[in-house]
Amino acid sequence: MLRSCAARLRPLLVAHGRPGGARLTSTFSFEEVTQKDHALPKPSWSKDLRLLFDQFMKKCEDGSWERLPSCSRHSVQRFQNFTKAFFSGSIPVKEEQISQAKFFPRSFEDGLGFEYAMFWSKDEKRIVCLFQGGLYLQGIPGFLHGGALVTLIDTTLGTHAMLAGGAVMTANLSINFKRPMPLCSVGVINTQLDKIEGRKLFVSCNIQSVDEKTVYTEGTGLFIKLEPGKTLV
Ligand SMILES: CCCCCCCCCC(=O)SCCNC(=O)CCNC(=O)[C@H](O)C(C)(C)COP(=O)(O)OP(=O)(O)OC[C@H]1O[C@@H](n2cnc3c(N)ncnc32)[C@H](O)[C@@H]1OP(=O)(O)O
Repeated sequence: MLRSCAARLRPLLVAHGRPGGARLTSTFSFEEVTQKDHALPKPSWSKDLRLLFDQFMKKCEDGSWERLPSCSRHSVQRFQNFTKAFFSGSIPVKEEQISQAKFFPRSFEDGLGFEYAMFWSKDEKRIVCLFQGGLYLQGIPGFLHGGALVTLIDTTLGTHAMLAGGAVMTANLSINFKRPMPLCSVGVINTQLDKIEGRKLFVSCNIQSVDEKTVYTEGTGLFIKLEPGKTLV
């Protein structure tokens, strides 16, 4: 049985806050930092995204679903604690670089990249990620770049794997692009945990249109649970 998201999202910043400005803590450092929670409605959100978001917020009211907060940066302290736990503290990145680093799926200005919010169903043990892909994510004219979609798939499957297994890294992704997804349209990622074998977590997902009539993409991922103290680099 999975524990609460706050307990399971070990490598993530876990929010206990209010819309607009969550109070966030890091499981590794026990520090408290204030960071903007980006998984909340903004003027750049389309009407469709906002409507879907409101539907899922309603589902959160009885506690069966939970919105997952999302920041664009990690604090230096949290970064150091993470690297100490899983990389012997030896990542070749300078402190000033760490403080400027941004979480890749949140690295564009509002509305130009991905806007997204994830919801976790405690009962069904799945994540739904509601998103829109902005103008800077274009691949072929008028459609989203496949690599951009893979980034969001990796992030969503990775979040699911973290909820199920703690600190993980992506070992393998396999993606089938079924239909091109129009730029600025809204999509829904649905994840499921297929199996756990030792340190290996197998998760899968698809991306559908809001009306569920179109499956744009299907993906499977293998995530490996990190072993504290094991040197990877
Ligand atoms: C803040 C919010 C964040 C939300 C989510 C973020 C998502 C983003 C996640 C990422 O993008 S992580 C970055 C991309 N990934 C990497 O850079 C990982 C690079 N690879 C590694 O560092 C290592 O290969 C890895 C940590 C994945 C595994 O190394 P280990 O030395 O810990 O594992 P090991 O080699 O002992 O293998 C453990 C098991 O996994 C299996 N395995 C490992 N890699 C595999 C692979 N690629 N394919 C199939 N099986 C694999 C391996 O055979 C073995 O199976 P058995 O237990 O059955 O023997």
